[in-house]
Amino acid sequence: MLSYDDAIARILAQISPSTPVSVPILQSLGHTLAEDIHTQSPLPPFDNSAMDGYAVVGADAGNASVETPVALALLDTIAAGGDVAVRVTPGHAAPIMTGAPMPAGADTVVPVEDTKRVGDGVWVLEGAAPGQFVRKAGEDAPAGTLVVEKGSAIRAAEVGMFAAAGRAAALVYRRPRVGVISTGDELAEPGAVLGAAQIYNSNSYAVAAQVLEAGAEVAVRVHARDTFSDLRAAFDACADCDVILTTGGVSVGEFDFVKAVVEERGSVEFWRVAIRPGKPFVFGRCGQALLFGLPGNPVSAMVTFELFVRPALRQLLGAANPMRKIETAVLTEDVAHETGRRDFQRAVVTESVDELRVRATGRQGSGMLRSMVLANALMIVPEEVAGVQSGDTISVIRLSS
Ligand SMILES: Nc1nc2c(c(=O)[nH]1)N[C@H]1C(S)=C(S)[C@@H](COP(=O)(O)OP(=O)(O)OC[C@H]3O[C@@H](n4cnc5c(N)ncnc54)[C@H](O)[C@@H]3O)O[C@H]1N2
Ligand code: MOO
Repeated sequence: MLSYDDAIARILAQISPSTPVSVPILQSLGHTLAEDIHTQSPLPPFDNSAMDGYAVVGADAGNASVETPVALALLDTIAAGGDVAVRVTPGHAAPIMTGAPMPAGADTVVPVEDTKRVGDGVWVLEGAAPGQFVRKAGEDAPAGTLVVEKGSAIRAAEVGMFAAAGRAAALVYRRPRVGVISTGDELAEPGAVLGAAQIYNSNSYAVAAQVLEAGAEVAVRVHARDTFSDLRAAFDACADCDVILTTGGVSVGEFDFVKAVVEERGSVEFWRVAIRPGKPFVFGRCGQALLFGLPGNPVSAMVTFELFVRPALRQLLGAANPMRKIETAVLTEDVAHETGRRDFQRAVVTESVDELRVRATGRQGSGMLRSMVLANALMIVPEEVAGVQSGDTISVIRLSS
């Protein structure tokens, strides 16, 4: 059976980032940048005051003190965004607000707190270092600086920098359009009354939520009964999708039709991976779309999404490293393991002063969705290991986005 490492390598080898699109900068949040962003003008664009105070000639105020105040004559006030026609000469001070352009002749700002208004002039009561409280043009970034690099993850700071650089839109990798097909005659929609032998369709929602968490778009979400015709119709509904996810119908049951329909529409590239949960996972192609057939057990569906689909979506989204970080944690209990498959147990990781600690969430049945709700990580028990003991270190993948 294919190993996890070989399976994910085969998937990622086929995926390159999706076509870049231009979006208004606020919508770029959470995307990967598909171009370099340079400043057009210096940042800030002009010398300006860092304080509310007085713009002066530095040499005037250097020796001021409470005992020997320096009296200066007042000029017009300069507001942020205001007039720049004022010219400061020795013996004069222009009231200036934070962010206002430095007037010609002045090179220093004395903060209001270090002054006192006396008559129609101002006294400087504190020695000012020449050049103090002036923010120089380009001190954040000169014109032409590469301020956000292609491939960067766009956070709030990057959105702010696009705006500061004067950009209203930015090129990002397009969100993949994902179709989610749940299968099974036993499924009822949440909100409906359950019939005999029915359960609520949780996979459709859990997996769609994982798609959104990964930064992709849920373009279609449909349910198919366990018939060829219903499943074909569901695939038809996903004709425009970049990625199709199915849940259920990939095992060896008499109504497991997913692989057959995929073969009809494209090809199955592999079926079954040596992992637990999620062994019957399918990867294939349907026309232009990548096809991921997730096993129906709710935990298997979510774990195989995490292991195969999330990295694929992150790679389509242009992420530099589509895989989550693997960390090491110290086990706080013994964990049994049957050799042969790599086990991804639902786990709780806690941070202690100098290490991470980990324990399983409890019972690990692949139908037990609570094991996912309780988990903040997956812990990886290697194929060949018969069991791990309290105190051993083990690899973990933390699941928070
Ligand atoms: N003889 C064998 N039987 C099974 C094997 C096997 O190797 N030999 N593998 C088991 C494993 S492991 C898994 S995982 C499942 C995968 O089966 P399918 O992908 O075909 O899924 P279904 O049979 O359709 O459903 C399995 C299980 O999950 C429930 N389910 C399905 N869809 C949903 C949904 N949308 N929301 C909530 N729950 C769902 C379904 O009711 C079943 O209980 O096969 C094992 N069998
Ligand atoms: O994929 Mo099954 O996950 O081992 O229940």
